[in-house]
Amino acid sequence: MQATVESNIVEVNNLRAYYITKAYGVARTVQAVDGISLAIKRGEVYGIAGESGCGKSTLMRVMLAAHQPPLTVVEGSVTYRFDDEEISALSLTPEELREIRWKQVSYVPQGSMHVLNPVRRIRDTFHDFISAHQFVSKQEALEMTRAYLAELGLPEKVLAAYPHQLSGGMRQRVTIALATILWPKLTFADEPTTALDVLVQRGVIQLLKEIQQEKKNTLVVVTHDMGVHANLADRIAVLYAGKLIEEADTRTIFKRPQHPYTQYLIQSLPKIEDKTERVSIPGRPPALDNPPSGCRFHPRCPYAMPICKKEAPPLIESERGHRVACFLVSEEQENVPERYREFAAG
Ligand SMILES: Nc1ncnc2c1ncn2[C@@H]1O[C@H](COP(=O)(O)OP(=O)(O)OP(=O)(O)O)[C@@H](O)[C@H]1O
Repeated sequence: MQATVESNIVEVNNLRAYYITKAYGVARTVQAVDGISLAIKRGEVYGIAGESGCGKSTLMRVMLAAHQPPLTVVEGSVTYRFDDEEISALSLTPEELREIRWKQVSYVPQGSMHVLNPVRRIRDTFHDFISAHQFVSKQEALEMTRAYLAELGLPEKVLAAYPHQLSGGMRQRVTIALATILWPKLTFADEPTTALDVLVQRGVIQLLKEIQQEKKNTLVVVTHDMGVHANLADRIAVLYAGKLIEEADTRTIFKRPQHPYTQYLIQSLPKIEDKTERVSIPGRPPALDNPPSGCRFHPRCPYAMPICKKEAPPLIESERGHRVACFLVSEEQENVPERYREFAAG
């Protein structure tokens, strides 16, 4: 799948993670991540895309080994490769997890208020955080924080503020600083710009980009916003209903998407100075306690063929570095609707 295993920092192999619940005697299984395999390369920005409810956050949670019941890993593995060390993330004890969390693997959660203590000043939050992982004096933690905020171009005055005194954008920047101050090799960011206005979003994207370029860490960005992926990601994985349906470098995803779902995601992006109406995707992702048969996208696909209702398409490498799960690509082309062939030809 990838050039060399050594170039990967995290590998996900045939991962199935389901929400298994029982309420009033009725068992329910939500197949939120269903047979996903992928490999993220050292030093890249890897985007995970798809509409709300497609399994992005669930996948991220398991990749972080931060899943808890009712979310259950029923199959598969997540492997971190740090330097020469190979770590099976899903077999770590809570102590081992605490050892690598933030120092090696960190995350920027959805909504910065979750990590910033509302009754602590920012400098105290940084101190608590740093001293939980390193033996440092209060003064050393403060100096470290000051230097890092300056490096990131954040004003020193935020140190004395409480979280509610900062704007949403500044809070998000502070959260990103907190998640990266210990130089983790791998950082996950869940919808890092959602709920921020467009100008502020741009600043946050810029900050994530600068940190990644400076520290050469690996950044995994989870968002439904294809505009953010276009600006930030080196490669993109598109999820639909718990499955990985397309993966390629960002340019290829935008120039030559092969899956009709990816095409829809791109068409629904607003374009500067383009006044034509945006195409929104008809329908919505299915409930994952009873997903559609065959290809889970077939009820919404304008090109669906009889086989799509019966069989799940395999994920194939359609060209070097481009993976897609769609019978329109893997079937004999004479069986494929003319309209799709026209679309695929651009
Ligand atoms: N605690 C839970 N119990 C049962 N089902 C859940 C739970 N959390 C999420 N799900 C379901 O799992 C599926 C995947 O959800 P997930 O949050 O991973 O998607 P997502 O793509 O990250 O969307 P969003 O951006 O809205 O979080 C959805 O069908 C969702 O309804």
